[in-house]
Amino acid sequence: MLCPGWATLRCRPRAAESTHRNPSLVVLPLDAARDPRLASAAVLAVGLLRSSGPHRAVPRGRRIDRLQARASSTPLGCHLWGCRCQAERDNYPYKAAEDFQQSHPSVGLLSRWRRREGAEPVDVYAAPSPLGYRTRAKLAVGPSPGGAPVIGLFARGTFEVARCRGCAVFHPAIDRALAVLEAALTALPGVQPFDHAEPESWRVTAPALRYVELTAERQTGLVQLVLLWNGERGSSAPALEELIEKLWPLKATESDVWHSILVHWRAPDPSLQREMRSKRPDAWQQCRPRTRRGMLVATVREVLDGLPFVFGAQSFQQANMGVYEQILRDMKAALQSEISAFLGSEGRGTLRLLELCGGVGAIGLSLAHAAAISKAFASVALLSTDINPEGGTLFKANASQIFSDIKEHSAVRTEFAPLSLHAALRNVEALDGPAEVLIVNPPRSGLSARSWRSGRPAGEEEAQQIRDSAVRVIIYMSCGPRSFMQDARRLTNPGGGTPPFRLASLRCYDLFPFTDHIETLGVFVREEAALAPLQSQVESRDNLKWLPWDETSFARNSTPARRERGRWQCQFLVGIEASHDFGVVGRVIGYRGSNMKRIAGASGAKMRLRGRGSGFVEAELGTESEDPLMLCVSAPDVKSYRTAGSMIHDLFTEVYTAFVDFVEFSGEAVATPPKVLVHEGARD
Ligand SMILES: C[S@@+](CC[C@H](N)C(=O)[O-])C[C@H]1O[C@@H](n2cnc3c(N)ncnc32)[C@H](O)[C@@H]1O
Repeated sequence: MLCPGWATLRCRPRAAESTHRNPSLVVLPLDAARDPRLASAAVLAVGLLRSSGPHRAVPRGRRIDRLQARASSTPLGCHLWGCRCQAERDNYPYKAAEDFQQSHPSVGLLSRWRRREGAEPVDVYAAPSPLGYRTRAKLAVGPSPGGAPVIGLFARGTFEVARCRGCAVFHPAIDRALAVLEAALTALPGVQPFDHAEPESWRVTAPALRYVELTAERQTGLVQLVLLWNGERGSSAPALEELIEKLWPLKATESDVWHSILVHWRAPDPSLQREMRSKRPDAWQQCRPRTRRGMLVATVREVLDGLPFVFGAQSFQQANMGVYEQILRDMKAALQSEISAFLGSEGRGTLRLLELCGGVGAIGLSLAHAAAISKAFASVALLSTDINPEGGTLFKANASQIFSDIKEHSAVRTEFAPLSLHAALRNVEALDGPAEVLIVNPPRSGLSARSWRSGRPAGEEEAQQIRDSAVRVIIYMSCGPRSFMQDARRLTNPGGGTPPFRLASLRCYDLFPFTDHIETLGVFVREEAALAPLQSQVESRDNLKWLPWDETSFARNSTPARRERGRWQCQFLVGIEASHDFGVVGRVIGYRGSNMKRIAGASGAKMRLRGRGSGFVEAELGTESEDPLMLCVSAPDVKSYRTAGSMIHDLFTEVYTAFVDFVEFSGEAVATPPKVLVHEGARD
């Protein structure tokens, strides 16, 4: 460690083929190191002294002032990456929503945009504590001036690794694990750190530790460690084996620090220097605890807003679980309120959700679960997609855990498809039909994520595909405020040729405290005007136009209610799914058909329940109809028709009162009680 006020410059011969592997060190007063001319002169002098030709400081283009990290007496260098934890840890400036609105740069950007649109200031969720939140950290490994490995973050704009153990945002388990890892690396000089400043020929061939990823499991305090090794799987790596044995001795079956240790074999590829993930299917190997052929079974368990999830090293996991849980809660509340607003209380057959960029499905499954336990729908279908196919196995495990535990809920179907955002938007379908709710949680680039098409601004086509679809609600979680604003403008633009969306709510979350980042949750709903045609599409599925019951116009309207064979016909929409616990079929029919017998006896009309859940098999279909549940009436004359209609109206009013009591008794609220809806005339 150098004294404060001094800096170290590393330099090596310019020729790439030089055999000098270890850089020369030049120690300069900090002021001199900051002056480019003095620094270059010192580097040149070293070359002359070592008689090995002209030298250059490494890596090229590095800004001299970044050397502060090396000169500083503190081992903590996360500020060089852009973290403000050292300055703000005891005086976090954002304690309330107003603090964010006044001085957070990203919230300011969004607020100015909303103000220009004449909207309310942006709402911000202020987390109780920003310290110790980070449960997953991907850290680079690089050489220190003395050559020993340093684990940390790249100083901004460079490939120089700034050590960051002790950073206030790390979960204590991560910090403890980092200390153990650093001590092991110091004790094992054979483990070479990856050096971006080395010539390319070295970078491609050297067996070296390149990155580490640490994931803390909150419940146990254990850490899953991934060692990203610069080498082909199967190649000899004695230093790596030694490191794993040191961290987790062979005989031990359990560790008090490590949850598991995996190696991510990163086959060297000069064109993919910065890409951390290998595309090779066998790139991941579980080393501890040992499994057959290094199969991956170690999953990190997290409970998110009461639901159990598993995450794996190969797929995405949010770093701030506490704030993520709050976002999930807000998403569930938004789904509940938006769905009930546009569906009314009649309920619908199936609610279809499509999730884009779903990872292991934490958001999609949470929302499907919320919809299922609300019982507003007979069934809920979720198709979750992500470009990374490795989320699929964990998605299935999560779905079976979550839905096996609850006994009373709507029927649920869930599936995962490894699709890019662009591919999933080609036909915005969920399972067996068009999606009504779209969940999007893209990378920073928003809807234009990895868009490869030319000729159209990135993301424009994706926004148009969503507008052209049957989607009514979009739940959009974004980590890129600029791309979010662009996507929102496209989705809400009234001139887009198709019904626009309205940004119904917008909330920000400090998911990465001590940085300028902000996470945004936007809930978009179709404009009211656009809902009408969509609503009528839904109603026209059974070709019937349902009207509210009106005693004075019943049997008098211009619709020809009489059919050729001289019978008066109408249908009453039941409006509550047969599958609901309320048991609407039994309540309409009455004990042993008593209600039907009573009405038939008084009016002379015939009645029959038809549609979903009625149990009535349609002759032409050979099965129950997919139409909504309805009570069909056929009367010999207008008097019988009127009497039956009026009695059914009274019966349905009683049933609906009982339904509201039933739901409220179970602790829920019925926002809009069902109304008696009728269609006069023959049913097609
Ligand atoms: C911010 S993460 C969200 C993951 C998940 N929603 C969650 O909350 O855990 C973004 C996800 O998008 C995926 N992704 C990146 N580019 C994509 C693309 N072009 N198409 C689809 N998914 C993509 C990544 O694999 C990653 O899982």
